[in-house]
Amino acid sequence: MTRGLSTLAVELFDAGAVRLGDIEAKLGRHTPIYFDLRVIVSHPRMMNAVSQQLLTLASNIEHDILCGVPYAALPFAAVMSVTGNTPMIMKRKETKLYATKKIIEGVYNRHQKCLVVEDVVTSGGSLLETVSTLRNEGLSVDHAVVVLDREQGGASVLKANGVNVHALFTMTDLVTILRNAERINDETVEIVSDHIKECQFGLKEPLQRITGDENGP
Ligand SMILES: O=c1ccn([C@@H]2O[C@H](COP(=O)(O)O)[C@@H](O)[C@H]2O)c(=O)[nH]1
Repeated sequence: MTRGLSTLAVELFDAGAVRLGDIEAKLGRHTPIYFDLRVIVSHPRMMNAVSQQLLTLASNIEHDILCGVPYAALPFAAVMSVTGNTPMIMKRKETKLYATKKIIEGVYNRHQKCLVVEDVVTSGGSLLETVSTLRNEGLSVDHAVVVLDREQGGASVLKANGVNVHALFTMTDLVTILRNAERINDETVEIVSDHIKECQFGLKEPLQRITGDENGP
């Protein structure tokens, strides 16, 4: 972990990107920690810093085109595209119902190597949905760069589906940095680490929880 990444994690916390408590997340699941990168659109310097770090990860991965998972990762993909002069496409959440009737916006060719950009991986479901759409369009997708891997099984699910996840932070990295910077206490570290152990997602189709109760993130 570089000093730049640790500083960035603390800055993100100070900007309100880390929510603590009993938080309702995707599909009504509950989590004691929620990483909310959507706040970053109000902090252009941090938006640029996160995008630069993702670009560093991307520099070791062969790709022709970028695609952000809607919606939270779209700003990062856009900054990476402009800074790195790499074309970008956008996957819509739903197919447009009129005019072009497209699911993907932008210009691409079949067989191009597409690097997917995502904010957070929990079960891997959102990322996998985007990968599946891109592959249906003939694009080749083998890698994704993400800001946070919550270490709840999503990266393994993606690996089993042919997608290598490259993350700036794991949840363990994040809580360790925030503890060292005295932003959270030992009790919070323990609550988060217990939750991550208890709420794991597995490889069965459709994506399923393999441990813990019904309320994992
Ligand atoms: O701390 C979190 C956890 C999740 N998200 C959002 O959910 C999806 C990732 O969840 P999957 O189960 O892997 O689909 C991701 O797109 C995030 O936007 C979050 O923001 N913060």
